[in-house]
Amino acid sequence: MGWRCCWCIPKVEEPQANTRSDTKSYPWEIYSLKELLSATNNFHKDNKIGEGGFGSVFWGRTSKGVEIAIKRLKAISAKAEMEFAMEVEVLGRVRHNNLLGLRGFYAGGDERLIVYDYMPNHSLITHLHGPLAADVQLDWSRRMHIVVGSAEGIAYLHHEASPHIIHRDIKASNVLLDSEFQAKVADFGFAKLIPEGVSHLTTRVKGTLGYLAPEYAMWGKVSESCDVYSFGILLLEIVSGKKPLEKLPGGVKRDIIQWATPFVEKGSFDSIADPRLKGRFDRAQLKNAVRIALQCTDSNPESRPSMVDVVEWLKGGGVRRKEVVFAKDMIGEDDYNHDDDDNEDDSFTVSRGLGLLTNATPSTKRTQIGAKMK
Ligand SMILES: Nc1ncnc2c1ncn2[C@@H]1O[C@H](COP(=O)(O)OP(=O)(O)OP(=O)(O)O)[C@@H](O)[C@H]1O
Repeated sequence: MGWRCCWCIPKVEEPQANTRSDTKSYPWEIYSLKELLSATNNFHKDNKIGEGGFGSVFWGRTSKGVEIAIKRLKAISAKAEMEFAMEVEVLGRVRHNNLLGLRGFYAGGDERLIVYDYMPNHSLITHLHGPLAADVQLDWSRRMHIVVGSAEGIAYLHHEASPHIIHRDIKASNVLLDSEFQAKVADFGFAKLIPEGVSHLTTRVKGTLGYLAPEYAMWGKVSESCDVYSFGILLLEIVSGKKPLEKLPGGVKRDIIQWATPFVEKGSFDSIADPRLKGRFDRAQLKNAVRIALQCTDSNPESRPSMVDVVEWLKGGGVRRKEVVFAKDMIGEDDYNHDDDDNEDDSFTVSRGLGLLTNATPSTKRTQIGAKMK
């Protein structure tokens, strides 16, 4: 299956046979424009549910009564066409309970439309920092469920999809929540397919500030461990309710790792928990989650765990001990190398520093900064 635009001929392959991670099959189809116009009341403004870099997202109901979400490309450009093609290409290849289901697409004239399962509980960012934050619908167990689900979705992309897929834009607005608050990783417009045997690629930097791994932000070196880094930031964001980057009085930017590090050094993990939880969280799980987040955001990509490790640690409640060194010139503190060997593994250290460079940037807006960095 495919369509032709002025400069690219993306191929959308038939969905592959279900793998062991699949829970059900989501066959996709090519929709007619008529059906999608009718489903959305001609893309009526009342049907609009969101807006992103790609365009607007509309709620609709098909003639069979199924609720759908439709992403409508705002303007045709080479870049937008590439995102559209990538999204359809990647989502057409994968099926997993924690990845947003592709229902199909329409491409004709100036219209590019992608049809997804509708996610009634919106995106994670809406609950953490957006209009639903005050409702505190995300209690601790929902948060942990979302964390594990997102990790499983990413692990599937890295280890089970063929070829392997690097998402490159893991962040709170790209985790959607179904009616059961189950996480669905979405937005594959920036994804990269990794050929067998290739450990990393060098590429233009795409993604979102605050979530970018340092080696990727600085040198465009992309591998699965870039998603692991972004997941680490997301994990800390979920447990703490803090944004990945915050502006301090005076305009200085502080990233979430810089914020959490002093609490970890003091063993004061409770101070990291989202105050909106009002103390209702599992302390051991919190500690474990913070440790995993720190390992995921190690400045050395080689030292980061795989997403399979992360899933295992999240589920099993244990993270391996590791060595940590804080770069004093980056965080203005003496090197930290506290290792008291007391089995109560408060005493780990993390090699860090470059990550702070990545985040010393103005906003968490989605960006392409490759050109600027040359
Ligand atoms: N399948 C869906 N079901 C329900 N709401 C959705 C769905 N897909 C997207 N949305 C809503 O539309 C919003 C915009 O989504 P979109 O993926 O276009 O942009 P984004 O991820 O928020 O930002 P960016 O494109 O800059 O990364 C989302 O935040 C979400 O609230």
